[in-house]
Amino acid sequence: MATQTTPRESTTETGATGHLPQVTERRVEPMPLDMDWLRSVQANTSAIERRAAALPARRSLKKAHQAAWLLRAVTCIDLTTLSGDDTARRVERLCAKARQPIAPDLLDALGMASITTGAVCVYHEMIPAARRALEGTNIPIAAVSTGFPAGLSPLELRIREIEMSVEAGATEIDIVISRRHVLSGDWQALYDEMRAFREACGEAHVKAILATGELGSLRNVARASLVCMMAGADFIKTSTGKESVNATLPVSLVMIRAIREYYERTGVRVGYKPAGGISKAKDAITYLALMKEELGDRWLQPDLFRFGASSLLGDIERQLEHHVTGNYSAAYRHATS
Ligand SMILES: O=C[C@H](O)COP(=O)(O)O
Repeated sequence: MATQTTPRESTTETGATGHLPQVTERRVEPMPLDMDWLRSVQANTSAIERRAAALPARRSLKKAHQAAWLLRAVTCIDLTTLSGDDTARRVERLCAKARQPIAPDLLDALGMASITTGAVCVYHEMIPAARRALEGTNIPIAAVSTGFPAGLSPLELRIREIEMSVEAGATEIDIVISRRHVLSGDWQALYDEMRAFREACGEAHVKAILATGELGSLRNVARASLVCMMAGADFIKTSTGKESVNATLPVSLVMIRAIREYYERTGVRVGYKPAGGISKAKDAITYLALMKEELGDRWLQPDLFRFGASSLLGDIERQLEHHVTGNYSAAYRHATS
């Protein structure tokens, strides 16, 4: 029987900011690696695939409901640019969209006050530009780190990269795990690495990118999720967006259920971030519905759910515009998002 050491979740209530929904500042405290729990983890691939396949068909939200869900989705987007040709100018445009993701006339027509995206997500070198462009807001800056996307630079450098991004002003750090630790079943090494990354983050929140498209099996996805949560990940995230397979519904179901089991056994809420290839409004609704059905309404807040997406916002804007005006605008009108 596993000896259960209960980790702590530290929480601080933050007041409403006028731009962001009121959220609780959570930090997930690490617990010791529990190998008995880990060994008991299973993943029934055919049942998971059947459930995932049924999801999109079951949701057909219309009109006002759909608009409300899409606005919720906007507040949960980590608006992302992660390209080799990123410039300060591009990041400034991204941040302008993060500050005002939906045109004020559309928001008025929908009866909504101003909203922002959940965060912006950039490479380390772009943090200063993002800081300048987001001054006066509470929009968090997430930086990808630890040799993103492969995570194969020396450990000392990966840890230093985290520290530098936190010093530069990132309040959320998206680390990539070493896939080789999962593929070789070296759970202790994965745990130790994740603990070191979390330590280096200090007060910044840490999201563990599993790169699920490279983990070989859904059981490995479930086990890697659990190890990262035990080691203190505030969020678990599917993908870098650079793997050949990124966020999928079966993988999401496995990770979400790992979060649920972790919560049921420890009382600690860990967030979820599907990322990579999510670009359609209807897919965003499917993900939100999945969160609601599997984890409940609490996980529909930006402190527990984010989309990692570079182009999703554009499609959501088009759908909202259609809802308000009856017409679809051309995609080029929403080029930045
Ligand atoms: O974490 C975010 C992803 O890199 C974004 O991927 P995407 O460009 O396919 O939306």
